[in-house]
Amino acid sequence: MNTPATPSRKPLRVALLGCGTVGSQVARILLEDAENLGRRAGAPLELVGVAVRTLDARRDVDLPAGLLTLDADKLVEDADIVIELMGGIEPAKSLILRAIEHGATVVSGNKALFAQDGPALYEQADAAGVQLSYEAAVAGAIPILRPIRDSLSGDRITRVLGIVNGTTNYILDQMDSTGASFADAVKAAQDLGYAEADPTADVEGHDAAAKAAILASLSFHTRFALENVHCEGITAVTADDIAAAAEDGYVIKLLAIAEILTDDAGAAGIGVRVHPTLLPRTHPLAAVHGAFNAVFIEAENAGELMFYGQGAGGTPTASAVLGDVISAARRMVLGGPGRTETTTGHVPPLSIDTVRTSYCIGLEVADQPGVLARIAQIFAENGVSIETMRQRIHQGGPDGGTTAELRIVTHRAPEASLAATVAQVAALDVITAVSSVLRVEGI
Ligand SMILES: NC(=O)C1=CN([C@@H]2O[C@H](COP(=O)(O)OP(=O)(O)OC[C@H]3O[C@@H](n4cnc5c(N)ncnc54)[C@H](O)[C@@H]3O)[C@@H](O)[C@H]2O)C=CC1
Ligand SMILES: N[C@@H](CC=O)C(=O)O
Ligand code: NA
Repeated sequence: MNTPATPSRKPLRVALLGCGTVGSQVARILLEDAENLGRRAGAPLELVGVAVRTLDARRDVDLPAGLLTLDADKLVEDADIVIELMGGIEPAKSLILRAIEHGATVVSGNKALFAQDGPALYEQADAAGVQLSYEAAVAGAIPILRPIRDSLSGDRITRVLGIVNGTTNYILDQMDSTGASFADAVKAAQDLGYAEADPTADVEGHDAAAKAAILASLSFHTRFALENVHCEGITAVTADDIAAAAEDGYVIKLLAIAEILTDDAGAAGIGVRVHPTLLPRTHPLAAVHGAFNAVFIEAENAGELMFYGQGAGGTPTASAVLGDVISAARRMVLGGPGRTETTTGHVPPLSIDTVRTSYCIGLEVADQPGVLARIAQIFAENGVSIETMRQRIHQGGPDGGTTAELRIVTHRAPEASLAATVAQVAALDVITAVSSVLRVEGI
């Protein structure tokens, strides 16, 4: 028997806030694919208005003029489902709160807002008995928040590793695959439309840090905000770092990492960090090229899981938004939203010093007897064990003699011990330069 083409239930009124890259694609799909979407939702989805800043602006998609409005406040008061795709904190936050007050379910892609206020907004929505979802906010099209919230809610996530910023992955991948400099790779990312004219939020790691805060909050059922995320961007990564990593069988990726750690007193907490990281080329995340995103999850019972796909772009991101809309509509049709998020974990955020990681340290040293012994002694005094050490001799040192380049990869050790080791080694008179210090995962 065929499913009826148009569900007989009263239409759900959908309001869209913002009609930019993502919003215009959401509007297009809602209009073009209305029949299928309505059938899947169990009720027709009627786009009743699109709030814009300027009525006659040029848009990616032609929309019926009657749908456009400058009055976002009024639009949200009269909708069953509000889709926020304006971005930024205000007026997006006030409009979402207003929608919740008026009993509307809310879908958003706003990573900046949800990194800052996600759990508080969720509590407001829950108290009002409406749904709030924001799958598009992390890793664009990739279904990752719903799997964490729903599919893995019966498991215990121990670690999340994500490539969650397409621009920086593209830049690092270009440097790795073509030998391009950082500046040339940024320019290529801009030419292809991945990086903004001002790519600061991407290359400084801020965009990934917002996504890391959201991933940590949902994975560990505790509120983590942007200030809980240790953040380092990729601006200091050089072509030499990439080439040296490649020689040793590694690739450099900007990773967002959230994991269960234990502090000095043995109490559990969560470390959340974003920084350039060396990964063995055999690690699944090393195979994520170009502007693609991927999230690798380790859970106690499920084991290792990997989610891969397009982390940005109007149409891919619209797919995630519409998935949230249909899922919310289904629950509305069935009656009652159900609770999808909890913040009852109460595990505290721990500082970067508590993290146990490995370092890859590049040193330029005088080529003299006893140098390696002095360096090794500092490592030993700090309790840092060396996994591998590679030495290369160069002719033509400052006095016409030879210099040596050392690359040392350590075993996992507390971040504070590693940092102290590097500082003490750097102070040795035989060290000409500390050429790079990068953390290593996946070994
Ligand atoms: N573009 C992408 O690939 C992705 C975007 N997102 C998120 O989706 C949201 C939307 O992103 P984009 O579409 O790329 O941004 P965009 O800048 O292309 O579009 C935002 C639109 O909202 C409009 N707007 C802003 N304030 C408004 C107001 N007060 N009233 C009416 N309209 C207003 C702007 O005029 C613009 O047309 C953001 O939160 C972004 O972080 C998430 C994942 C990927
Ligand atoms: N600037 C972001 C866009 C999506 O969130 C990225 O490069 O991934
Ligand atoms: Na997503």
